[in-house]
Amino acid sequence: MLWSLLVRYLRPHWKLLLGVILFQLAQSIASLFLPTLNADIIDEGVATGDTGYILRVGGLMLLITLTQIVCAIVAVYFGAKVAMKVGRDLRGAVFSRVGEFSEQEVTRFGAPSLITRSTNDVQQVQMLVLTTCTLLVTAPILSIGGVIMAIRQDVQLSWLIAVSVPILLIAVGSIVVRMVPLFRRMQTRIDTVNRVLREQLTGIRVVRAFVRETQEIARFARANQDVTDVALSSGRLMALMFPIVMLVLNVSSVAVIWFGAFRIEDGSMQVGTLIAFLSYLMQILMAVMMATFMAVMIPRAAVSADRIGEVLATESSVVPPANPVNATVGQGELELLDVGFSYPGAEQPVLRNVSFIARHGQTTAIIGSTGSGKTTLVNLLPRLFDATSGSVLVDGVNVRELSPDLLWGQIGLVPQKPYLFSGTVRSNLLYGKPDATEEELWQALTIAQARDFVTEMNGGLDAPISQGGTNVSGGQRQRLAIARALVKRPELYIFDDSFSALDLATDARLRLALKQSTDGATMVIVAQRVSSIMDADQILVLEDGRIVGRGTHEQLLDTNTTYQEIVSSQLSAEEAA
Ligand SMILES: Nc1ncnc2c1ncn2[C@@H]1O[C@H](COP(=O)(O)OP(=O)(O)OP(=O)(O)O)[C@@H](O)[C@H]1O
Repeated sequence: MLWSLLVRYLRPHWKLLLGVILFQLAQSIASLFLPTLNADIIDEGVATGDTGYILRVGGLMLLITLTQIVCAIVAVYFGAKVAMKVGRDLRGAVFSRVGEFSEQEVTRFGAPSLITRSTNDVQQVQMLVLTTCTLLVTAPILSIGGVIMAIRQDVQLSWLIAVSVPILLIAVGSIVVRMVPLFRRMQTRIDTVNRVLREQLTGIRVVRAFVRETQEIARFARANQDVTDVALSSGRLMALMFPIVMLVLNVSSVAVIWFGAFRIEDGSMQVGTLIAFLSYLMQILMAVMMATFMAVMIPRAAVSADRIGEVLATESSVVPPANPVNATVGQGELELLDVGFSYPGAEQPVLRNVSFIARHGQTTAIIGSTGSGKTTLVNLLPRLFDATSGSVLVDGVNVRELSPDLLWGQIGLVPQKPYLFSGTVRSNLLYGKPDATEEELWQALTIAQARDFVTEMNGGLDAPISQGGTNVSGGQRQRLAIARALVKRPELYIFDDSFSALDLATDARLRLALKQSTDGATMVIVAQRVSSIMDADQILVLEDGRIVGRGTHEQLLDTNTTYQEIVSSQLSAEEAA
């Protein structure tokens, strides 16, 4: 997965990558020349006292060093650019793929894991690209070129290379192999920390209300400790690496000087050659060490690439149509034909044989006890899930065949848990219709019975809203979410238990204003409270995922026992009559 991901995301930046390769090539070749020139200065210049030679070759060395520095800087700059661009593209790809997911896929991965995958995991791959770009050419050129140059200096001593390089490789390799499983564990444990943290932050009020701080602190401490443990284990292995590398490096230098000294003594080698050989051996070992560092990053990046690839390869279970219908009569009339639905992995279906028509210009209410399947039913309309059997039609067209933009554009959904985005009241209201006028916004707020409190808020329409809408009350949040749907002026309104946090008087005023202002639209209202739906044109009674009654309030009151039970549990006899 890592390889294919890198190929796919590096390809668009091939020009920069070519730049990295060329500048690194120049830099590495320059590095290879320096020890030879140094040897020449010692053997030809110092040994013979030729100052002119020393100055000439010294000047050349300076020039080469400057070239090397410039090339290295440019190569690193290009490399960093490539890495950042790959990171950006990967994050973008994960984000847009997640945007296509239905609720089902989001639940499968879990929001915290999706966040880790698009941040930490992408960063691991980005780091690998950065390191690879820095070492891609340098390491092989320095090691292979170093071997050639060292042999050119002295063949007799080259057995030292043949011994020290494999020793270094084996030592470092055996550490790297032990690190792979630790990295895999690390990513899942970071997921867990994110999950625990997120759960605790969102549920902070519940935690406090149930005096569970101590247990929650302990739960977080456990998750935190788990990450620390695995990071420490990999850190210990990393720490072992440096002394081993240094040991091999130092023992090799001593060996070169030891055996070189004998050869100098018997006159078969010059001092400069020995120093050059030593430099080349150091270059080779450093290159091997750099390559192994890169090797350390590969397993971690590979784990991360797998996790990113898994997201990218997951198709949404709600598939957009191949040949979408792009136009309908635009009335928002809704029809369900024998609809059934089961949650993935669930034994029992949540909805069974649900059929009804919600006509435009009319209000269709759905009532039922908790868990009867009301939210599941309304989630099928904007295709948050697809029905497992039967069909959902909007204006006579199956929602599976409708262009998603057209479908979503026609629907104004007020979810059971209204969500407001961080920004202002205005930015939230403009969410479905960015070009709405100020007058339209106030009109929507008036209908949603939110005008008064928005006027009183500091800043009015520009009053700040915090993430999730936590700085307004539950009832205010519901009304702002209703206003947001109203600004959009859709053909089909879906209110999923949207009046539950309102007091009875506000609820009644809101429904009256809605009725007067949404003329011609199709209204689907899910409610637990009978008073919220008494005047609906059609009421559907849902029980265990089946429609067990349909009609007006009066008709159901006469004929339907389930409805009668709901009514009698909620309304006094006078209210119901
Ligand atoms: N994501 C899910 N995965 C599995 N089962 C689910 C999921 N969401 C809901 N259910 C189950 O489906 C059934 C119907 O849930 P649903 O939320 O549609 O009920 P509801 O009538 O809207 O209830 P309420 O009035 O309390 O909101 C419940 O038994 C619930 O346990």
